[in-house]
Amino acid sequence: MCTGIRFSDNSGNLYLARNLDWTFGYGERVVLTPTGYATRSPFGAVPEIRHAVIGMGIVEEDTPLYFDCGNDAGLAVAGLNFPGYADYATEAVEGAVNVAAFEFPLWVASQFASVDEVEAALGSVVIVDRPINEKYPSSLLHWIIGDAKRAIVVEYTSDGMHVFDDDVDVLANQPGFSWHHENLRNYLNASPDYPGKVVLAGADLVPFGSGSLMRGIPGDYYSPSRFVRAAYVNAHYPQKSTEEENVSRAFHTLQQVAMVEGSAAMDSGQFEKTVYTGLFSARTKSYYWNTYEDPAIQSVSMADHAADGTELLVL
Ligand SMILES: C[C@H](CCC(=O)NCCS(=O)(=O)O)[C@H]1CC[C@H]2[C@@H]3[C@H](O)C[C@@H]4C[C@H](O)CC[C@]4(C)[C@H]3C[C@H](O)[C@]12C
Repeated sequence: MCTGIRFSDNSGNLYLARNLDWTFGYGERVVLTPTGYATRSPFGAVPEIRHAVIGMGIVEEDTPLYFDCGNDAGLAVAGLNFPGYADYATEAVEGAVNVAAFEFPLWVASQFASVDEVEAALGSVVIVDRPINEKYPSSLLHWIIGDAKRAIVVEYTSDGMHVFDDDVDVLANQPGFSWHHENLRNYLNASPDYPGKVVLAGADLVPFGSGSLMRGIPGDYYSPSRFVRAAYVNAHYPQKSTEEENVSRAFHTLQQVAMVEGSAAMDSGQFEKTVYTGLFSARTKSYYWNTYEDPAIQSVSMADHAADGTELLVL
């Protein structure tokens, strides 16, 4: 499973982070798409790279297939599994902006500078089931897109395009975003406050310590539970100022919804685990990540590489 979060620092810079939970990796690396790269967009939705893009992905057919990424204008996007709901067009539609499913994150991050711009453009978009090659059929995903001000969620189902205002800055897996949002109403009792003394009949009861009003926030790995837990932790985290504090915030928050090997199996019988955690910081135009095998956080900054070059950089 996967979980994504968005937040900003107290100077208004975007941070967008995600866990990639799966039974295996795809050999993913940090990939920088520079502005001079000649695109290979099947229907021409990505005619050129207007904004340099950095994020986690693989390269196939000299094309970056991003799992999550951000751009030089401070806009970022992450794709999360959405099988059973995602349903793309089988063919391109004349007159529409036809975006192949695999290039959706690249389309967002290479063409636009803000969530408002993406939302306006989505009105004429059709997401097409056009795989990059036979080895990689289209993944069934939904996406969280964030900038310094806000987040949206994009779901493309049998009845077409749905764009949601994500006012809790979180996304998990199935079911759809509006179900998860409604489900938050089951947790209105949860709060970080300290209740002090409670009188029950003749007994004066005091808490064992902090956390007593947080009880009821689900602790399991199921998608609805991760959504609620990530929303609670992200919403109550105090806003921070430095890059270090915000990187720490992202990794600590996502640790709350990270999957540990052995506790949750897929249909195949294989266990899911958090293969990597990735973070795009718009403040420094950097990508931070760690992996299940190596929890030390690594980072790459756009500024240290040729963001105006012509070749994809696998970092
Ligand atoms: C498996 C990943 C999603 C993880 C997730 O959300 N798991 C949820 C588990 S569950 O259902 O809820 O049980 C997704 C996210 C991004 C996906 C990748 C990206 O879309 C990029 C390419 C796209 C190609 O079409 C397929 C390979 C691929 C390299 C994708 C493989 C895989 O589907 C990825 C890595």
